Amino acid sequence: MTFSIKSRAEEIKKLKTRRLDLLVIGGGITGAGLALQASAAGMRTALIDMQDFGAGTSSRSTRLVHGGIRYLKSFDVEVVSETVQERAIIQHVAPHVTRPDPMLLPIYDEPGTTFSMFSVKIAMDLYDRLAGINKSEYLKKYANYTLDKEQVLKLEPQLNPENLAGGGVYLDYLNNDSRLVIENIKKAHDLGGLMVSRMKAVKVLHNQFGNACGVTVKDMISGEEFDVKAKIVLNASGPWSDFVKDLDDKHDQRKTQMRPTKGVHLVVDQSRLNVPKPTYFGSGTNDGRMIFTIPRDGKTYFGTTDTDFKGDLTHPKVDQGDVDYLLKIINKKYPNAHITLDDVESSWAGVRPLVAEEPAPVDDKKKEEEKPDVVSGASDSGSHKLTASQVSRGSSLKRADDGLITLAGGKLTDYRKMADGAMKMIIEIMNTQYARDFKPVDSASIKVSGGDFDSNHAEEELENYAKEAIAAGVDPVGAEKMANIFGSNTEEVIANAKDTKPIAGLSLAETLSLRYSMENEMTLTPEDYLFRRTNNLLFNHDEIKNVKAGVISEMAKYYDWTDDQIKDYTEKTNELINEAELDYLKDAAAVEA
Ligand SMILES: Cc1cc2nc3c(=O)[nH]c(=O)nc-3n(C[C@H](O)[C@H](O)[C@H](O)COP(=O)(O)OP(=O)(O)OC[C@H]3O[C@@H](n4cnc5c(N)ncnc54)[C@H](O)[C@@H]3O)c2cc1C
Ligand SMILES: O=P(O)(O)OC[C@H](O)CO
Repeated sequence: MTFSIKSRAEEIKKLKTRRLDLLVIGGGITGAGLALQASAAGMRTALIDMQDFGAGTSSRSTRLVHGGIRYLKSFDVEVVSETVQERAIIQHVAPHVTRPDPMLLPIYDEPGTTFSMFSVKIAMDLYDRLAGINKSEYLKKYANYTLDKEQVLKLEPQLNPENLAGGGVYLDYLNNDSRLVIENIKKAHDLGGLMVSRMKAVKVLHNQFGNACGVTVKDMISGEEFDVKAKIVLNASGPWSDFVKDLDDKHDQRKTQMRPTKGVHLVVDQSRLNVPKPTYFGSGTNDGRMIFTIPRDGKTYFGTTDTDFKGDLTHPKVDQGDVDYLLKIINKKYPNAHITLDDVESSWAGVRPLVAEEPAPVDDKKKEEEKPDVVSGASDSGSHKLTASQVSRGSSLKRADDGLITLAGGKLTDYRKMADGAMKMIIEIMNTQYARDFKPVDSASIKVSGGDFDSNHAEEELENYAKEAIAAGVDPVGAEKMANIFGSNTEEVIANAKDTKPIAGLSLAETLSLRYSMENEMTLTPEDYLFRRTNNLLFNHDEIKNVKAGVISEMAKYYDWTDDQIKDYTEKTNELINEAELDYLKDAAAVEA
């Protein structure tokens, strides 16, 4: 069963005719995880996203599945206890996407430090206890431990020794956020869910009793508008949640709940900064922030900032204030690195869907469209009592009087728990108001697409998939990347390897991956492929200019693009790459110099 532009037309027909049980607005990790559970429960489910799946915050995170150890400082134990237990479950359902990788936490005696050597041990022990580390045969080898100053510097000699008190090492997990989204979407689709990208909700519909009974949608490809009927409409639009609620004319538009904050990450080559393991330390700027430096595919990325954001949610950008903030911290913590803006090869910016602790003053949202985003890297609380970093990362599930449900906030790591909570509410409604007999599903036992292998032996299993790809003629480096992206789907990716001639400018591995992705992952544009289905844009700067040409030419053939479309997509892809490289800041700096 294909999941491509061909099947999209078919799914749109069903959207128009089928009376759904559940319509989910938003195809980030929150919506995707819920759509998987609802489809698995046998509900007639559809999910729409006005962009590509995962194009919002869920492709712009720090790419961790983590418990949020820093939240223990503000006693947000509820968030930590949920997320820290979820890590191993997500690694189980998506073992090719989420991988255990112990984090080094250097402790500095500096103003505003989140942890001291005393409190970090308490925090790590609580973190491990909440996660049940010592009870699990597979996990107990990752039990936390502390290091003295010499041991930290032995492990990581580049760190600044000044005021370094020691450190801790504790388990967290690396993740590929947009890959986690698309594997949930594909699984929901396999289970019968209608998954349609580039489909925007534009109005919430009501029946004669004033209850939400569907939405008017706009196909962002054809421009067509039509109604989609559903017993339950659920808003999982992340930072857009207040805007989607405004599509419901029964909603009091003055009631806002979201406090979007921007976070950015910068990427440099490992030749400029080569960290041996994921590292997490206080910013040292007395702002309550902590910064990650993470090795990935021959690169090092670091972040993140946390500033109130009032710009275009669809296109958050890195600004000079963000760069200055992060480089100041990185160059202080790694005094011999001397990282400059010119070393930045790639970057990304995302907007947290934080639920404001206290409702923003009524007129704030209306001004939202006008105000430029706050230019600074540190938390900027603006009109709020709490700084952005102090706001809880907890989630919110609310049902309005007309029945519209909004599931907002949270973190990517607790997407499954958030979906569990929403499913309880949905099942209660369906079984009492529509005399159905739905039951909750145990999504901890439902593998996402590509995850059909033993998660306790993930590394060996992925090596075997890579070996199969090599046997099919794929180069070893490409085979390893392919296995780490597609997991158990690698077998499908290489099915026609022997009869495939590589596309000009692409390796056999990229040729096979691109074709599989267009046919099975609703990959419609070069950005979908280069930024979200693969890590090319972020961690493959050296090759991206060759890969881009091959991707565009193959897509032009597959989608029968006109010359104008080819020109348009080429321009958009170049803009995407140039923006990720921060050329607009580099050019401005060159003018000033
Ligand atoms: C800088 C940063 C770092 C982070 N790091 C981590 C981390 O390492 N680990 C972690 O667990 N969490 C992390 N988070 C948090 C995590 O990324 C988010 O909580 C999560 O991705 C939110 O997912 P979502 O599906 O709720 O929202 P989104 O991913 O934003 O999805 C909402 C979707 O709704 C769609 N939409 C909006 N309006 C409409 C409409 N009218 N019609 C149709 N579709 C619509 C949008 O296109 C979008 O795709 C981080 C966040 C940021 C910003
Ligand atoms: O800054 P936080 O706490 O919202 O977390 C974002 C991190 O970079 C990873 O979750």
